[in-house]
Amino acid sequence: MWSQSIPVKEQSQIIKRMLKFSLPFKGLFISAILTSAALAIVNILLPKLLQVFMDKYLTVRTGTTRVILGFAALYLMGTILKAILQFTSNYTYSVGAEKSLESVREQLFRKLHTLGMRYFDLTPAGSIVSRVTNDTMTIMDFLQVFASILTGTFAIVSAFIAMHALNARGSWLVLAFLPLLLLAIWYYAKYSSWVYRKMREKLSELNIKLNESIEGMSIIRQFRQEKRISQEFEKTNGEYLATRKAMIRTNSLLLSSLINLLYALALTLVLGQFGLLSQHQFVEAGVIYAFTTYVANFFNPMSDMMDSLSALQDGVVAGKRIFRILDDDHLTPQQHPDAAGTIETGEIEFRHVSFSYDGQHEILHDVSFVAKPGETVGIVGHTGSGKSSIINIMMRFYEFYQGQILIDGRDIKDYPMPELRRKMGLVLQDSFMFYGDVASNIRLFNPKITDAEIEAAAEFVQADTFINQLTNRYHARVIEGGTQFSSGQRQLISFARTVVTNPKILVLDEATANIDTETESLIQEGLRRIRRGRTTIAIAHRLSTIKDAEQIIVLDAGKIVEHGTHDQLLAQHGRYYQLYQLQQGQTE
Ligand SMILES: Nc1ncnc2c1ncn2[C@@H]1O[C@H](COP(=O)(O)OP(=O)(O)OP(=O)(O)O)[C@@H](O)[C@H]1O
Repeated sequence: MWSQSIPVKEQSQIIKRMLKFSLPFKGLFISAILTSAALAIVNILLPKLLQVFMDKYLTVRTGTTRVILGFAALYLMGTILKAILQFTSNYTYSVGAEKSLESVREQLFRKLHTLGMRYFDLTPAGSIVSRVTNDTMTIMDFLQVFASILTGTFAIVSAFIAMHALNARGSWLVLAFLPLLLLAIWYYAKYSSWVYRKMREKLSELNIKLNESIEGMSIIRQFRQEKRISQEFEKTNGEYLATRKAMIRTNSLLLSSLINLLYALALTLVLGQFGLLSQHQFVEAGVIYAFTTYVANFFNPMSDMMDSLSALQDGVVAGKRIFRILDDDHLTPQQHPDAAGTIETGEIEFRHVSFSYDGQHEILHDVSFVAKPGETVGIVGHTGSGKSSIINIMMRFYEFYQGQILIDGRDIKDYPMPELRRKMGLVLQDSFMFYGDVASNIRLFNPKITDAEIEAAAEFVQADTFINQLTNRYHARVIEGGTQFSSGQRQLISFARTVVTNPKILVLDEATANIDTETESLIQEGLRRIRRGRTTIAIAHRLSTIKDAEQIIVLDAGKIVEHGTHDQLLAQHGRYYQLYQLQQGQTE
């Protein structure tokens, strides 16, 4: 039953850790266990009651109306009690399992938000979705294993004791089936866990493919990739179907059919045994009734146990994947524990900063520069020269280990993260919009920002012109991603989003998207306005936009190769001059 790939010791550690998820809800599980034990006892007592009625009153015709009504009332009460116990046991166990599941999902989601960007560079989004949805569902099935083993064991043991008390030889006959049943369970669990695992792998692949095709929809259309993507999806979908079919086959063959067959065999043997016994002694009908009911009680939990045991292995595999996320140490950069600084002037200094994403390939080499409060520093360079990487480490999206970044002369790691996030406004090329409305996308769900402030910010960056034309203006619906707006409009909203927080430092990744000249001039004017009075680090793709910057840094392969004002750099006739000439040529 155990997978070859995960050593037994590790599996038991995983199981122990998974059970810890349920610890806060142990009250529910304990009451489920107690009620299922009580249920096993009621399941023994009800046939016993009928047996007494049949043998003492029914077959010998001594039952008065009072007795008959008495038995009927007792049986009815027993049956009601049985239903209540069944409900309580199922309900408390399932609620316990669901609550454990909710807590795992929450822990996973919280952990995802502590992981650094590196984790997301290395993990496809679809597989993360699979971890948080499918794998956590598997944990639910996994917890069900314990429920079915417990209730099954109670039922089997109590049925055996009851059979033994009625007819010892018959009970041994039934018990002789146990090794066969255990073998069937073992085989089923081993085979089906393999099938289940394959099934989940295929489902995860489906998720990845679906996610990829939604994210890349425009590229897929543009490069006419629909056919390839559909074929790939169909292939994975077909493989998924094959695993589902294998599962249905195994379930149909083993789950009820085999157990029913063994049950019928046991019943035949037991009845045969009673038949033989009746040749020598009187066998009471009630005894036969009770005994055969106990045989059914003995076999009934088997298919349940079989079915859920297959989830055990699968649960361990899912648990391992979940713990891999929970234990992942690609954490988001951490600030110094006693960080308490506040940013006052917004001076920025890079001091001999070097950086690598993977710890092997150095992307930035010994970068140093100072941006005085209120100054604009433009960063230019060819694609891949490291411009965004400067922003990535300055925003503390990625950790750097060599050199220092100072803000107001203090190490950036000495500021609490909320202070950095508050005082540093980031405007990216393409701004993500959240589901909600225009106003909520500007205030970004910060209730302290008033409607008046939102409108003032929008007016300041001149986003108000287009917002006022929308139906419902600031309450116009925004869908996830904000794709109903043009990229220029999204830029303007993101400017307003930044302005409303009034940051000391601005970090800009200038849009390269082709926008109409009117929006373009709105954007340029918006940028000029938000830069005023703020230290700005701006990646510029069009050099014309940073002509007036106090400093321009030219990057090449992660190194600063030139540094100065627009005029100084042009006079040098170096890399900047070449870039400028190139762009002048393009625009002419
Ligand atoms: N998340 C990442 N993981 C690993 N390597 C990365 C990552 N992001 C960028 N790189 C690498 O770092 C180098 C610099 O990339 P960066 O994005 O900083 O360049 P850039 O100058 O901003 O380019 P562009 O103008 O095209 O945006 C490139 O070689 C790139 O392959």
